[in-house]
Amino acid sequence: MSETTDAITGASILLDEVTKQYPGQTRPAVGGLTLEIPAGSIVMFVGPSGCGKTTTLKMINRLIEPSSGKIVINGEDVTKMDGDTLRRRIGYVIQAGGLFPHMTVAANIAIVPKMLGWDKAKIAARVDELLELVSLDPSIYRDRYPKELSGGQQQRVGVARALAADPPVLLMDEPFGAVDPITRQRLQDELLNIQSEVQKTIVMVTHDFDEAVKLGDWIAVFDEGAQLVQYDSPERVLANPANEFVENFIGSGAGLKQLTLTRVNQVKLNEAVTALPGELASDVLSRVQGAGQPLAVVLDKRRRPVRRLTRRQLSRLQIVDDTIDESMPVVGDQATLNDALDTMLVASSETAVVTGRRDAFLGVINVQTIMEAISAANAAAAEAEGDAPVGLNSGAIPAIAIEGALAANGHDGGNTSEDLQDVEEPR
Ligand SMILES: Nc1ncnc2c1ncn2[C@@H]1O[C@H](COP(=O)(O)OP(=O)(O)OP(=O)(O)O)[C@@H](O)[C@H]1O
Repeated sequence: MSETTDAITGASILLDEVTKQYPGQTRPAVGGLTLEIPAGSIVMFVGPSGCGKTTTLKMINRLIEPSSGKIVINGEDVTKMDGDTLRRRIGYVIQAGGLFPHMTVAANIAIVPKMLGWDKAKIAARVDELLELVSLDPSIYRDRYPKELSGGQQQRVGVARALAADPPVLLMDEPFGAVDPITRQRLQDELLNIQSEVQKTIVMVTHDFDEAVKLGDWIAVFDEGAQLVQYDSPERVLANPANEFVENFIGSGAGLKQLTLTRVNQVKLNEAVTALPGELASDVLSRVQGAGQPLAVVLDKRRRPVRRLTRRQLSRLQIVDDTIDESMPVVGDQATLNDALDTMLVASSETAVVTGRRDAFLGVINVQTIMEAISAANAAAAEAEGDAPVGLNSGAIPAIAIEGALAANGHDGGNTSEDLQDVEEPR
């Protein structure tokens, strides 16, 4: 599949009036769904249990065959293509990684490259590269078995495996459903970091609306039969829910959810005095006082924060040592302001230390910054503009009405099934 731009390696996906009718079921699990998924974007599927999210996802790589309709990837109709060939071009991640327990981490990651006939050296190099990408040290993890990994580590290996043959599309079915909330937050941040490097097209099913808001460029809210209720940016779904169904789905605290829309790297961080182990504490203290700061952040040789020292602590110390403070509140710069606030609350601290690539120190974020960002985010959401991709269900609606709706929307509309009802039954 060809690249859309230099940066984006992902492919566009079009579900064209796709229907899935399971044998013996009275109603289709997916009814006439047309959905445009732009190349290089992350699209999140949300909706109540049994509404057809997984069925829709699995029709993209044809683990489930559509009863009718077309799947088009980068302009190519793949509906009739050999399923195995198709699936080698599409990474697939499921809950808990779905790793083969009797295979090492390296062997798990190497499955698709092996099937594609890559030579051993190329596979070994790719395995190590991917383990680095998902923040697992290859020398420690490549020969381990899945049971020797934590849930979060298994999930990372699952992502590495899906990316092995550099597919343009990644399908993820509740990938972070089985891990604890803190690990989940880290994995989400990591996925965003990885995505900023690889720019794949990612389609993810989730039960967690906050996750959809955090990760999604676009959110598709489905009701039963994969009826698309709203397909739009997280900002606009939060600010203008299409109807009561979406409102209920968002749940309470939509205002606070705006916090999930802003990442730490989007707000101005506070500078902080930094210190290195081995420095005279009195020197550091005078820098802290000179800068009018309450504390200094101690960094290791790779500029990773290890602890914080208040003025009082500094006045009692002779030499700054490299003791690590495990309880120091630290957030990555891809974390949301919601995550940052959580981290501060857990640590009972009004500030958190912010790190970037390879955990290097970037600055400090405080509660005040977050409060200001809530107001700014709410104001911005109300004004957010721009075109949403096409999304609609044909279902029982006459083709002519769909064409009309497409034309009316210029193929760009913030489309909802309500829009179509407007077309079908003018009020
Ligand atoms: N193999 C199957 N045979 C018959 N019906 C099925 C089959 N798989 C799914 N269904 C039905 O199709 C509908 C959609 O299921 P699907 O798994 O796609 O929903 P979902 O939105 O992913 O649900 P959940 O959030 O609970 O995972 C459900 O009513 C389900 O019972």
